[in-house]
Amino acid sequence: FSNGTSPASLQAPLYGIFDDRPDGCPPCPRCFDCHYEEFKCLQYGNCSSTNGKCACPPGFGGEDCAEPLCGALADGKNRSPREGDKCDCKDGWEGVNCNVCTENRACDALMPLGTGGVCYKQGVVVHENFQMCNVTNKAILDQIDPRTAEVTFSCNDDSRTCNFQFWVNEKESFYCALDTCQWSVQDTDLKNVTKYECENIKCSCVPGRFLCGEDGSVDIGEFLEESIAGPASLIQQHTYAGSSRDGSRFEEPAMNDLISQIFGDEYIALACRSGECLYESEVPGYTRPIKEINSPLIASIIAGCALLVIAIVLISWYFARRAAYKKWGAIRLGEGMEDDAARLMVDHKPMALQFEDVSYNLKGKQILTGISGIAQPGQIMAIMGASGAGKSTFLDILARKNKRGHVMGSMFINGEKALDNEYRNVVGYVDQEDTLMPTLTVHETILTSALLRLPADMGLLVKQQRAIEVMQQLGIYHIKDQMIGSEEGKGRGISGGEKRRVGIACELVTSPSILFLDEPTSGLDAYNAFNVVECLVTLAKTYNRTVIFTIHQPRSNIVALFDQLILLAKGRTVYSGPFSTCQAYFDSIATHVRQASTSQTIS
Ligand SMILES: Nc1ncnc2c1ncn2[C@@H]1O[C@H](COP(=O)(O)OP(=O)(O)OP(=O)(O)O)[C@@H](O)[C@H]1O
Repeated sequence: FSNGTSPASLQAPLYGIFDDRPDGCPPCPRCFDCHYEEFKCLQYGNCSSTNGKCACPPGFGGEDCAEPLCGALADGKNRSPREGDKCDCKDGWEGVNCNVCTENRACDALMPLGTGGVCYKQGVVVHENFQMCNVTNKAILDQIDPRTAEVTFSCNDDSRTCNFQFWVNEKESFYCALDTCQWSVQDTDLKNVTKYECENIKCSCVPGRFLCGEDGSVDIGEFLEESIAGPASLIQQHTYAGSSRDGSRFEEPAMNDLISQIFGDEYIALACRSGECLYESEVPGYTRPIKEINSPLIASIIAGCALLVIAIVLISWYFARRAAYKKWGAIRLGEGMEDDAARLMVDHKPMALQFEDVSYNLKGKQILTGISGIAQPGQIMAIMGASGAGKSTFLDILARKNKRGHVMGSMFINGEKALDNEYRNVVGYVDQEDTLMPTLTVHETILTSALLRLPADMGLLVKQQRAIEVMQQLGIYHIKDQMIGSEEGKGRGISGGEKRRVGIACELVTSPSILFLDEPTSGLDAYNAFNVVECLVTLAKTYNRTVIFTIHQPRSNIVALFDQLILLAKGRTVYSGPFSTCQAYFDSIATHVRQASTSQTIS
């Protein structure tokens, strides 16, 4: 729609073909499209500018978000709409629309590795929580008897918004959207109070429902739209000595007036159950368990180790003497160091990187929106997209390079959140620019990096061995004594592909578990570009590293080496998943586009 054509105006000619219908035929109803006046997204769901469909909040579905969804919140987009009068929730879930977890194991399905979920029920929001409340005002319950009245309430930490739905006999009567919200918990010796306070609220009726025009009931539709404005709050109070105000209460000045006039009560009183699925480490107040120190056991382990070390030293000394006598030669200095270096290479912890809903906003400009995916150890993940699509920005965010804007979303290492410092210790980042000193040799360059970046208590011989090891790994050992060189300097130096591999080697000396590379093939000819990527594949597969890089217009022989692909356009995901299934996905889109353009041509 870049030429200013709206979806609605594109669709208008489609209806034109029905104008020639024979007399007497009723006009065809319009397909649902929320751009038209007659259609509306309930629950204040957003109307998609591209396809005219409603984006419903969790637990609601159908074309206009009117239908409660059943099953479990963990089923995501595959939730079944309600068929009868009530939802059958899956084990571990409850609520009119099955959004509230009741057991930890129900949350496992929402965790990236399928385990470690906690159903956090304390009522305060961490990311997005859901509450199921029974209305407890006696006057209201007497008036609607034998029906029941319930409220669902959920809040989102990212957007600082909440939403509220009022249900009678599990049929939604009206709903509200609250914004500019904040929440707090106050826990003293006397009481525990959780408050959700929002500056603004707007409410709407579901037409034809109880309180909203159903036969025999009042219609508060106009009152809701005109009088309810805020501020609104949901306050949950538990007094340890007991108080008449214990429980939850929803308050809004105009709503309180209405409740007081009709039922004589001060506010809507509620009894709520709350649930939010979190990782154990995300639960507020979580502290990592400290292992108990068992002094006698430690003393015996130390004694055992000391005896073992003495035995090893004596045995080694005996065999070394025998070998020295046998060979009539000296024992080589640094023997065994090669093993140490190889161990460093192999002994790293394989790490899966999962990222969910990553977005980035810089000074009001939305650069990235909702990017998710997972890269497993031993895999190559390529981030592709046109120039300006956001590849480098996204790679920087994954590598946790300092960014000036606001980063949103979650990142997990082997299913757990990691602090920035811990994270930076296990990742390496290779920049697009070559920042190598032209006057050093390949060996000197990599050794300098090893000396500067490996731990101070690691022996010099191990560091030297490590530099040699990575040169062999990356196939640059044969040029170890050549100068890096530069275009301007005398003599050409090593090739662009070799320079790129030297840059990678400088990062690899620390044996990172996850390696990020920004455009590792840029400026290289086809042969060198393939060699660099092939060498990254060997690194990932042989040493179980996770390799993630951005790449621009790779040739087909390079593309065939990818395990995971993220394709971006204007900061949004076009495709994220295994490379093996992307072709089928693009074919399915192509068919869809062909069908759309054919129907447009007909009209
Ligand atoms: N510091 C910044 N200030 C303003 N805009 C920025 C900044 N950083 C990135 N952008 C914008 O974000 C978008 C994505 O930039 P990015 O460099 O990530 O794209 P890219 O896909 O890596 O492009 P290329 O392939 O050309 O390197 C661009 O529109 C860019 O102008």
